[in-house]
Amino acid sequence: MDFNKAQMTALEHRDGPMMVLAGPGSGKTTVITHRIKRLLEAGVDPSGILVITFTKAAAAEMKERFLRLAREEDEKRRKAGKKDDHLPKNGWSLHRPEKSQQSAAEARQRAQGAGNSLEAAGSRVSFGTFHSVFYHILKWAYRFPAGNVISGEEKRQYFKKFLDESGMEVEDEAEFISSIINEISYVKGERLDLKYYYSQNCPEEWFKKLYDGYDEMLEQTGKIDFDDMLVMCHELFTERKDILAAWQKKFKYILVDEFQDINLLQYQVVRMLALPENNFFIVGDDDQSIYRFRGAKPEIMLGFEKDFPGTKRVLLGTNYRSTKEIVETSLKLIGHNKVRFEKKLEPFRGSGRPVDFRVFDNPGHEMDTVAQSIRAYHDAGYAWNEIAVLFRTGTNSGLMAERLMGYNIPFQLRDVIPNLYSHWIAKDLFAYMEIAAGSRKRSDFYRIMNRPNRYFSRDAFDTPTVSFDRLKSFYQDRDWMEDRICDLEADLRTMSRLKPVAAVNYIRKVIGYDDYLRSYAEFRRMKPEELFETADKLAESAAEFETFEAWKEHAVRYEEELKKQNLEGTREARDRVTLSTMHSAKGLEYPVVFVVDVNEGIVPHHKAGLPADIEEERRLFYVALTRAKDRLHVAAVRERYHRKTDVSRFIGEAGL
Ligand SMILES: Nc1ncnc2c1ncn2[C@@H]1O[C@H](COP(=O)(O)OP(=O)(O)OP(=O)(O)O)[C@@H](O)[C@H]1O
Repeated sequence: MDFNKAQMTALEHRDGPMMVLAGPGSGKTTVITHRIKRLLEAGVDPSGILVITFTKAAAAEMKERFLRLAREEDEKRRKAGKKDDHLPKNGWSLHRPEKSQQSAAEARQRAQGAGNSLEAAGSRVSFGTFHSVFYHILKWAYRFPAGNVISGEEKRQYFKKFLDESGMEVEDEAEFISSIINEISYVKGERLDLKYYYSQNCPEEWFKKLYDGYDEMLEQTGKIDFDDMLVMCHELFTERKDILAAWQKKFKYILVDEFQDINLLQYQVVRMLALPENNFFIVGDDDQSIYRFRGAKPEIMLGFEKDFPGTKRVLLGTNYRSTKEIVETSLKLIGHNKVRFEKKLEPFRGSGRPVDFRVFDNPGHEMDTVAQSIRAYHDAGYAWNEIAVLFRTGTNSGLMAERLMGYNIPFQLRDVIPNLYSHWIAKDLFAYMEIAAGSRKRSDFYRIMNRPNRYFSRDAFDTPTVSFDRLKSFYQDRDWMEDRICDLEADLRTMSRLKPVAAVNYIRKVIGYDDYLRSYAEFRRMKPEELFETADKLAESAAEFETFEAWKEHAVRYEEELKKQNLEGTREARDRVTLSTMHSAKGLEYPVVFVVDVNEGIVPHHKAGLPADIEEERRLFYVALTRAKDRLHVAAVRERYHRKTDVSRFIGEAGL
């Protein structure tokens, strides 16, 4: 590969702090891997090189990319009959290389009869995530075993039990628990004082109870979580200068990928680690910072040069991935962000087709057209796996998945799509419709009896099969309750004569289910629109069926298919269209990309209120656009759930 001038500078400059600002597709990962190679070739001890990424998958991918490069280089040297005596021969690694990998490298070395291969040296470089690095440092200091770190599943189990035992009732338990886990992590990471904290998910007293209970459990079981690990590492390095000095001595060269995603505490710790030599090499793109909600701070990258005086800054200004039109469109968009490094990004490739933007009447029409275009691309010779459809959130991708199933187009999911039909709102609506269709199962009545609140007591349903007469006799001395029972009976009778979509609307508007959603949203500190959207989606789906039975059958079939896809999505290398959220598409590239539902409220998301949130949304859309190599299609709709909706402001900004 012929490196450009900026890439050469990033590779050749050896010591001191360095910041490589790289736009999308400009060879960021390529530069890191080649830099490691250069360091080793210059005789740097591999065990003194630490490469940090943000996810396990990224660490594994980076290591694999580097080892592949090292193998190619070894092969070249072997063919040229060069000896590698200058390569370092020993040292120890933070992460011991996998046995199989170690022996494969050694076996190759023996077979080649060469002194020391680049691959063998490279396998002693430490590739890790912030979590794994901090964990190892703490393990050395405190000697605690792996079981001390609480797993995600253990956390979820704990909160489930806590909610059951404390009588706290929530509709959407799994979703609530993961929101609380994220919120606790955010509060810990930002070191916020609970006294002045306003919870995003529930009343303050609830949040405090959950937070304190969780902390107490960790204390009692002697466990720590990832957030504690960060705080502990910071404390360890602050209080034990001797331990800090030992780690500083060990890691002479620190390289961090995707630096724009770093949070404050991670930065503070890694900054201490880089001292006093400051051979600190960071690569990132502030325009691709999309994890603000997890505490990522692109501002840290913007202030890096102040924190490390004498930093050498390199801008990689050539995009090798996309056509001129795709690069220009995305640059126009991101130019509207105010808090950013101004950078140039020249397309290496020439002109292609213009970026296509279309507005459709409604989501059904939009998804049908996307599915037909995908088929047309396939007919024209593109493999399925060269095509991706990107969404703002996983819930938006459900309709596309349904359409692709209908068109028999194989697809894979990069995220787990939440199943619309197993949402608690769907379960409530289905329970109403089951009862209207004649079900007298107690479990169905439990679901709907107080949604909206009718002040029914569970005791009133004392038999597995419910009878309205029995219910009336339970409340015989309370006229107002008898009236409610009669109202419910009459409503169910009316519903039984309606088509599914009309029945859903009847439940929401006449029976008062929307009022119940409104009050629940208030309790959960959400906008009611978030819940209405799910109900709207269900109404839209119901509209396609003549009978409740047919709708139910469709829901069952869809669930089975989705389970199959979710399961298969974990296996790699298959020829399928990719459905992905914009977040999960980061770092990937496809010849053909569709970015759909680019409407206000979705892109940018309705939760984004502050100017900083809008900038984050703009970055996310930028990441999505820049995944495309050859063809980029952007789509929006005029109407959603029979209401007019505006095209995203980002469309105009991108000049589409
Ligand atoms: N000098 C070069 N000449 C030709 N191709 C190059 C050069 N540098 C990098 N590339 C190629 O450009 C593509 C994008 O590179 P890479 O994946 O490193 O980009 P990136 O900066 O990590 O992108 P992103 O941030 O969007 O994920 C790769 O296919 C890589 O091989």
